Amino acid sequence: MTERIVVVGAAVLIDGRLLAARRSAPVELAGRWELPGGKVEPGESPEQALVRELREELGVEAEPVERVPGEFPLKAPYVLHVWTARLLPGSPEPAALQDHDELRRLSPDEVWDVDWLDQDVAAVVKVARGAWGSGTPVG
Ligand SMILES: Nc1nc2c([nH]c(=O)n2[C@H]2C[C@H](O)[C@@H](COP(=O)(O)OP(=O)(O)OP(=O)(O)O)O2)c(=O)[nH]1
Repeated sequence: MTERIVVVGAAVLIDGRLLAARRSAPVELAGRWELPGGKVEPGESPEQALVRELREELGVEAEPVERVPGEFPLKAPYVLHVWTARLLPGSPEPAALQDHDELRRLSPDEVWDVDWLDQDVAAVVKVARGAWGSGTPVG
């Protein structure tokens, strides 16, 4: 049986905008946009992984809000699970500390302005639908 490793992605909503992060590595993903997050480590819950990854990558203190239904296939053996998340009061502002070289806060009108990783598009559609009641990619 093939091992399956969960990658958690955070749909961090700040003032009604979705935080997107541009990957700086590896080369095949660099320049594409994703939901910040990473692999769940052994012994860790997905929620704990989310909090840890957001702290490491963005320097923020955040909490998961709810799981976005579904599982999004990535390059085997990885699958993406997505949570909405919010910054805790007093959290530092997000900064591209690790794995990313640019961050954007996307309004509903801007959500398809960035070049999301192909495998993230279905997840972002669901996030957009949940957050803003829309999510059909346009343009
Ligand atoms: N974080 C994140 N990773 C994604 C997304 N979409 C996608 O295909 N991936 C891929 C990229 C990587 O191959 C894998 C997650 O790896 P990562 O590099 O972010 O995880 P990590 O921080 O735990 O990495 P590391 O400790 O192994 O360096 O999932 C996404 O939206 N968010």
